[in-house]
Amino acid sequence: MSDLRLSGITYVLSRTLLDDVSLDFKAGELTALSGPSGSGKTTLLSVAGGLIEPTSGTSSYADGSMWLGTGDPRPEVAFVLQVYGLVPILSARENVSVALRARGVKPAEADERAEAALARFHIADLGDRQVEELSGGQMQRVALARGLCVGAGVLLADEPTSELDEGNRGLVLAELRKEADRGAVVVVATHDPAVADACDAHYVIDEGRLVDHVEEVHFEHFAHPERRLVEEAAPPHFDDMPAAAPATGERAPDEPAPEPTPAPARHRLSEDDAAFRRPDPK
Ligand SMILES: Nc1ncnc2c1ncn2[C@@H]1O[C@H](COP(=O)(O)OP(=O)(O)OP(=O)(O)O)[C@@H](O)[C@H]1O
Repeated sequence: MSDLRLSGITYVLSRTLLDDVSLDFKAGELTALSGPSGSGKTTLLSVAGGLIEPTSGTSSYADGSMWLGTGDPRPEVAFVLQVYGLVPILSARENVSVALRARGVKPAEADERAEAALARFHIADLGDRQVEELSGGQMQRVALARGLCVGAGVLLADEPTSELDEGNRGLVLAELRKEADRGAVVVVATHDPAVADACDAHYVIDEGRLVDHVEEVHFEHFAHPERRLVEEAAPPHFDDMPAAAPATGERAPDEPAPEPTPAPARHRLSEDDAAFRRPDPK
Protein backbone atom coordinates (compact mmCIF):
# COMPACT_ATOMS: atom_id res chain seq x y z
CA MET A 1 0.00 0.00 0.00
CA SER A 2 1.37 3.37 -0.94
CA ASP A 3 0.03 6.89 -0.68
CA LEU A 4 -0.16 9.25 -3.63
CA ARG A 5 1.96 12.23 -2.71
CA LEU A 6 1.63 15.65 -4.30
CA SER A 7 4.42 18.04 -3.47
CA GLY A 8 4.37 21.71 -4.47
CA ILE A 9 2.32 21.15 -7.61
CA THR A 10 2.06 24.25 -9.76
CA TYR A 11 0.63 24.17 -13.25
CA VAL A 12 0.73 27.20 -15.49
CA LEU A 13 -0.77 27.59 -18.95
CA SER A 14 -1.71 31.11 -19.96
CA ARG A 15 -2.38 31.59 -16.24
CA THR A 16 -1.76 29.64 -13.07
CA LEU A 17 -4.27 26.79 -12.88
CA LEU A 18 -2.71 25.05 -9.87
CA ASP A 19 -0.71 26.92 -7.29
CA ASP A 20 1.70 25.08 -4.99
CA VAL A 21 -0.60 22.21 -4.03
CA SER A 22 0.87 19.74 -1.55
CA LEU A 23 -1.13 16.90 -0.04
CA ASP A 24 -1.16 13.15 0.46
CA PHE A 25 -3.95 10.97 -0.85
CA LYS A 26 -3.83 8.02 1.48
CA ALA A 27 -3.95 4.38 0.50
CA GLY A 28 -6.97 2.59 1.92
CA GLU A 29 -9.01 5.79 2.11
CA LEU A 30 -11.68 7.51 0.08
CA THR A 31 -10.71 11.13 -0.44
CA ALA A 32 -13.06 13.80 -1.76
CA LEU A 33 -11.81 16.75 -3.76
CA SER A 34 -14.32 19.55 -4.09
CA GLY A 35 -14.44 23.21 -4.97
CA PRO A 36 -16.17 25.62 -7.29
CA SER A 37 -16.57 24.85 -10.95
CA GLY A 38 -13.31 25.72 -12.71
CA SER A 39 -11.28 25.65 -9.49
CA GLY A 40 -8.88 23.02 -10.82
CA LYS A 41 -10.16 19.63 -9.67
CA THR A 42 -9.86 17.92 -13.06
CA THR A 43 -6.50 19.55 -13.66
CA LEU A 44 -5.26 18.33 -10.28
CA LEU A 45 -6.43 14.77 -10.96
CA SER A 46 -4.73 14.91 -14.37
CA VAL A 47 -1.42 15.99 -12.84
CA ALA A 48 -1.79 13.55 -9.95
CA GLY A 49 -2.38 10.65 -12.34
CA GLY A 50 0.44 11.52 -14.74
CA LEU A 51 -1.59 12.72 -17.70
CA ILE A 52 -0.01 16.17 -17.66
CA GLU A 53 3.34 17.38 -16.49
CA PRO A 54 3.31 19.93 -13.68
CA THR A 55 5.19 23.16 -14.31
CA SER A 56 6.87 22.52 -10.97
CA GLY A 57 6.42 20.06 -8.13
CA THR A 58 5.97 16.30 -8.20
CA SER A 59 3.28 13.68 -7.99
CA SER A 60 4.71 10.41 -6.73
CA TYR A 61 3.44 6.96 -5.88
CA ALA A 62 5.45 4.08 -4.45
CA ASP A 63 8.58 6.25 -4.67
CA GLY A 64 8.22 6.77 -8.41
CA SER A 65 7.14 9.83 -10.35
CA MET A 66 3.65 9.76 -11.82
CA TRP A 67 4.81 11.77 -14.82
CA LEU A 68 6.49 9.34 -17.23
CA GLY A 69 7.27 11.92 -19.88
CA THR A 70 4.65 10.71 -22.36
CA GLY A 71 1.23 11.65 -21.01
CA ASP A 72 0.40 7.98 -20.51
CA PRO A 73 -0.47 7.09 -16.94
CA ARG A 74 1.42 4.42 -15.05
CA PRO A 75 -0.26 0.99 -15.18
CA GLU A 76 -1.18 1.26 -11.50
CA VAL A 77 -3.44 4.21 -12.29
CA ALA A 78 -7.06 4.08 -13.46
CA PHE A 79 -9.25 7.06 -14.28
CA VAL A 80 -13.00 7.44 -14.32
CA LEU A 81 -13.28 10.48 -16.55
CA GLN A 82 -15.86 13.22 -16.28
CA VAL A 83 -16.70 12.82 -19.98
CA TYR A 84 -16.51 9.01 -19.64
CA GLY A 85 -14.06 8.49 -22.54
CA LEU A 86 -16.07 5.56 -23.90
CA VAL A 87 -15.94 4.38 -27.49
CA PRO A 88 -19.48 5.01 -28.76
CA ILE A 89 -19.64 2.24 -31.35
CA LEU A 90 -18.38 -0.49 -29.02
CA SER A 91 -20.70 -2.33 -26.68
CA ALA A 92 -20.68 -1.66 -22.96
CA ARG A 93 -18.86 -4.96 -22.35
CA GLU A 94 -16.24 -4.22 -25.02
CA ASN A 95 -15.57 -0.79 -23.53
CA VAL A 96 -14.75 -2.41 -20.21
CA SER A 97 -12.92 -5.34 -21.74
CA VAL A 98 -10.49 -3.15 -23.72
CA ALA A 99 -9.15 -1.67 -20.47
CA LEU A 100 -8.25 -5.18 -19.30
CA ARG A 101 -6.85 -6.28 -22.67
CA ALA A 102 -4.66 -3.17 -22.70
CA ARG A 103 -3.17 -4.48 -19.46
CA GLY A 104 -2.38 -7.85 -21.02
CA VAL A 105 -5.45 -9.82 -19.95
CA LYS A 106 -6.42 -12.48 -22.53
CA PRO A 107 -9.61 -11.63 -24.48
CA ALA A 108 -11.81 -14.42 -23.07
CA GLU A 109 -10.84 -13.62 -19.49
CA ALA A 110 -11.15 -9.89 -20.14
CA ASP A 111 -14.71 -10.35 -21.43
CA GLU A 112 -15.60 -12.44 -18.39
CA ARG A 113 -14.18 -9.88 -15.99
CA ALA A 114 -15.89 -7.08 -17.90
CA GLU A 115 -19.21 -8.86 -17.46
CA ALA A 116 -18.58 -9.12 -13.72
CA ALA A 117 -17.61 -5.45 -13.52
CA LEU A 118 -20.84 -4.41 -15.24
CA ALA A 119 -22.74 -6.57 -12.75
CA ARG A 120 -21.15 -4.62 -9.87
CA PHE A 121 -23.00 -1.58 -11.19
CA HIS A 122 -26.22 -3.49 -11.97
CA ILE A 123 -25.88 -3.09 -15.73
CA ALA A 124 -24.89 -6.62 -16.74
CA ASP A 125 -28.02 -6.72 -18.90
CA LEU A 126 -26.65 -3.82 -20.96
CA GLY A 127 -23.40 -5.59 -21.89
CA ASP A 128 -24.33 -6.05 -25.57
CA ARG A 129 -25.76 -2.55 -25.97
CA GLN A 130 -23.74 -0.03 -27.97
CA VAL A 131 -22.63 2.77 -25.70
CA GLU A 132 -24.19 5.43 -27.91
CA GLU A 133 -27.58 3.88 -27.15
CA LEU A 134 -27.16 4.26 -23.39
CA SER A 135 -28.40 7.00 -21.10
CA GLY A 136 -25.94 9.36 -19.40
CA GLY A 137 -26.27 7.52 -16.08
CA GLN A 138 -25.76 4.14 -17.76
CA MET A 139 -22.66 5.45 -19.56
CA GLN A 140 -21.34 6.73 -16.27
CA ARG A 141 -21.70 3.29 -14.73
CA VAL A 142 -19.92 1.69 -17.72
CA ALA A 143 -17.06 4.16 -17.17
CA LEU A 144 -17.00 3.19 -13.49
CA ALA A 145 -16.98 -0.52 -14.35
CA ARG A 146 -14.04 0.12 -16.68
CA GLY A 147 -12.15 2.12 -14.07
CA LEU A 148 -12.71 -0.32 -11.24
CA CYS A 149 -12.25 -3.62 -13.08
CA VAL A 150 -8.47 -3.35 -13.35
CA GLY A 151 -7.72 -3.40 -9.62
CA ALA A 152 -5.64 -0.22 -9.84
CA GLY A 153 -3.48 1.01 -6.98
CA VAL A 154 -4.66 4.56 -7.66
CA LEU A 155 -8.21 5.26 -8.75
CA LEU A 156 -9.01 8.84 -9.77
CA ALA A 157 -12.70 9.46 -10.37
CA ASP A 158 -13.89 12.79 -11.76
CA GLU A 159 -17.48 13.48 -10.70
CA PRO A 160 -18.43 9.81 -10.94
CA THR A 161 -21.96 10.27 -9.59
CA SER A 162 -23.04 13.42 -11.42
CA GLU A 163 -25.62 11.59 -13.57
CA LEU A 164 -26.88 9.16 -10.96
CA ASP A 165 -29.94 8.95 -8.76
CA GLU A 166 -29.57 8.48 -5.03
CA GLY A 167 -29.75 4.69 -5.15
CA ASN A 168 -27.04 4.39 -7.76
CA ARG A 169 -24.93 7.00 -5.98
CA GLY A 170 -25.00 4.77 -2.89
CA LEU A 171 -24.06 1.77 -5.00
CA VAL A 172 -21.11 3.64 -6.51
CA LEU A 173 -19.91 4.81 -3.09
CA ALA A 174 -20.06 1.24 -1.80
CA GLU A 175 -18.01 0.03 -4.77
CA LEU A 176 -15.45 2.82 -4.35
CA ARG A 177 -15.22 1.90 -0.67
CA LYS A 178 -14.38 -1.70 -1.65
CA GLU A 179 -11.52 -0.38 -3.78
CA ALA A 180 -10.17 1.60 -0.83
CA ASP A 181 -10.61 -1.40 1.45
CA ARG A 182 -8.28 -3.49 -0.70
CA GLY A 183 -5.65 -0.75 -0.25
CA ALA A 184 -6.13 1.53 -3.24
CA VAL A 185 -5.81 5.30 -3.18
CA VAL A 186 -9.29 6.47 -4.21
CA VAL A 187 -9.84 10.15 -5.03
CA VAL A 188 -13.24 11.46 -6.02
CA ALA A 189 -13.69 14.94 -7.44
CA THR A 190 -17.23 15.86 -6.62
CA HIS A 191 -19.81 18.61 -6.37
CA ASP A 192 -22.04 16.35 -4.32
CA PRO A 193 -21.91 17.04 -0.56
CA ALA A 194 -23.32 13.59 0.18
CA VAL A 195 -20.37 12.02 -1.63
CA ALA A 196 -17.88 14.28 0.16
CA ASP A 197 -19.48 13.40 3.49
CA ALA A 198 -19.09 9.70 2.81
CA CYS A 199 -15.33 10.06 2.29
CA ASP A 200 -12.60 9.68 4.91
CA ALA A 201 -10.86 12.91 3.95
CA HIS A 202 -12.03 15.99 2.11
CA TYR A 203 -9.88 18.60 0.42
CA VAL A 204 -11.25 21.77 -1.11
CA ILE A 205 -9.53 23.77 -3.82
CA ASP A 206 -10.41 27.24 -4.97
CA GLU A 207 -8.74 29.03 -7.88
CA GLY A 208 -6.08 26.34 -8.01
CA ARG A 209 -5.11 26.61 -4.36
CA LEU A 210 -5.79 24.25 -1.53
CA VAL A 211 -8.20 25.85 0.90
CA ASP A 212 -7.39 25.25 4.54
CA HIS A 213 -10.76 26.14 5.91
CA VAL A 214 -13.97 25.45 4.12
CA GLU A 215 -15.25 28.88 5.21
CA GLU A 216 -12.89 30.45 2.69
CA VAL A 217 -14.75 28.95 -0.23
CA HIS A 218 -17.03 31.56 -1.67
CA PHE A 219 -20.58 30.39 -1.70
CA GLU A 220 -21.53 32.26 -4.83
CA HIS A 221 -18.83 30.52 -6.88
CA PHE A 222 -20.17 27.09 -6.30
CA ALA A 223 -21.96 25.15 -8.95
CA HIS A 224 -25.64 24.62 -8.59
CA PRO A 225 -25.91 21.35 -6.63
CA GLU A 226 -24.27 22.79 -3.52
CA ARG A 227 -26.02 26.07 -3.96
CA ARG A 228 -29.37 24.34 -4.04
CA LEU A 229 -28.59 22.22 -1.00
CA VAL A 230 -27.35 25.16 1.02
CA GLU A 231 -30.32 27.26 0.04
CA GLU A 232 -32.67 24.48 1.04
CA ALA A 233 -30.94 24.23 4.40
CA ALA A 234 -31.51 27.92 5.10
CA PRO A 235 -33.89 30.50 3.65
CA PRO A 236 -32.67 32.90 0.97
CA HIS A 237 -30.61 35.75 2.33
CA PHE A 238 -28.51 37.80 0.03
CA ASP A 239 -26.92 41.16 0.71
CA ASP A 240 -28.57 42.61 -2.33
CA MET A 241 -32.03 41.42 -1.35
CA PRO A 242 -34.25 44.31 -0.33
CA ALA A 243 -35.24 44.43 3.29
CA ALA A 244 -38.52 42.68 3.91
CA ALA A 245 -41.45 44.93 3.04
CA PRO A 246 -43.44 46.21 6.00
CA ALA A 247 -46.74 44.55 6.62
CA THR A 248 -49.37 45.93 4.31
CA GLY A 249 -52.29 45.39 6.67
CA GLU A 250 -54.41 48.29 7.82
CA ARG A 251 -52.95 50.34 10.72
CA ALA A 252 -54.60 52.67 13.16
CA PRO A 253 -53.82 56.33 12.20
CA ASP A 254 -51.45 56.86 15.17
CA GLU A 255 -49.89 53.40 15.03
CA PRO A 256 -46.19 53.65 14.04
CA ALA A 257 -45.10 51.83 10.93
CA PRO A 258 -43.47 48.55 11.83
CA GLU A 259 -39.69 48.39 11.62
CA PRO A 260 -38.66 46.66 8.43
CA THR A 261 -37.21 43.24 9.09
CA PRO A 262 -33.53 43.39 8.17
CA ALA A 263 -32.39 40.86 5.64
CA PRO A 264 -30.12 38.32 7.31
CA ALA A 265 -26.41 38.48 6.48
CA ARG A 266 -25.19 36.63 3.42
CA HIS A 267 -24.83 32.99 4.15
CA ARG A 268 -21.30 31.67 4.18
CA LEU A 269 -20.25 28.08 4.10
CA SER A 270 -19.12 27.09 7.52
CA GLU A 271 -18.12 23.94 9.31
CA ASP A 272 -21.68 23.76 10.57
CA ASP A 273 -22.99 23.24 7.07
CA ALA A 274 -23.68 19.60 6.52
CA ALA A 275 -23.06 20.39 2.86
CA PHE A 276 -19.33 20.84 3.33
CA ARG A 277 -18.46 19.34 6.65
CA ARG A 278 -15.03 17.80 6.87
CA PRO A 279 -15.19 14.29 8.33
CA ASP A 280 -13.99 14.11 11.92
CA PRO A 281 -10.31 13.25 12.06
CA LYS A 282 -9.80 9.64 13.04
N1 LIG B 1 -6.29 23.30 -21.74
C1 LIG B 1 -6.62 24.37 -21.03
N2 LIG B 1 -6.19 25.59 -21.40
C2 LIG B 1 -6.50 26.69 -20.68
N3 LIG B 1 -7.24 26.66 -19.56
C3 LIG B 1 -7.69 25.48 -19.15
C4 LIG B 1 -7.40 24.27 -19.85
N4 LIG B 1 -7.99 23.25 -19.19
C5 LIG B 1 -8.63 23.79 -18.14
N5 LIG B 1 -8.45 25.12 -18.12
C6 LIG B 1 -8.95 26.06 -17.11
O1 LIG B 1 -8.43 25.63 -15.88
C7 LIG B 1 -9.36 25.90 -14.85
C8 LIG B 1 -9.60 24.64 -14.05
O2 LIG B 1 -10.31 23.71 -14.87
P1 LIG B 1 -10.74 22.31 -14.27
O3 LIG B 1 -11.43 21.56 -15.38
O4 LIG B 1 -9.57 21.68 -13.65
O5 LIG B 1 -11.78 22.75 -13.15
P2 LIG B 1 -12.80 21.86 -12.30
O6 LIG B 1 -12.65 22.29 -10.89
O7 LIG B 1 -12.59 20.41 -12.60
O8 LIG B 1 -14.18 22.34 -12.88
P3 LIG B 1 -15.61 21.57 -12.96
O9 LIG B 1 -16.09 21.39 -11.55
O10 LIG B 1 -16.45 22.54 -13.72
O11 LIG B 1 -15.39 20.28 -13.70
C9 LIG B 1 -10.61 26.44 -15.51
O12 LIG B 1 -10.61 27.83 -15.39
C10 LIG B 1 -10.45 26.03 -16.95
O13 LIG B 1 -11.07 26.96 -17.80
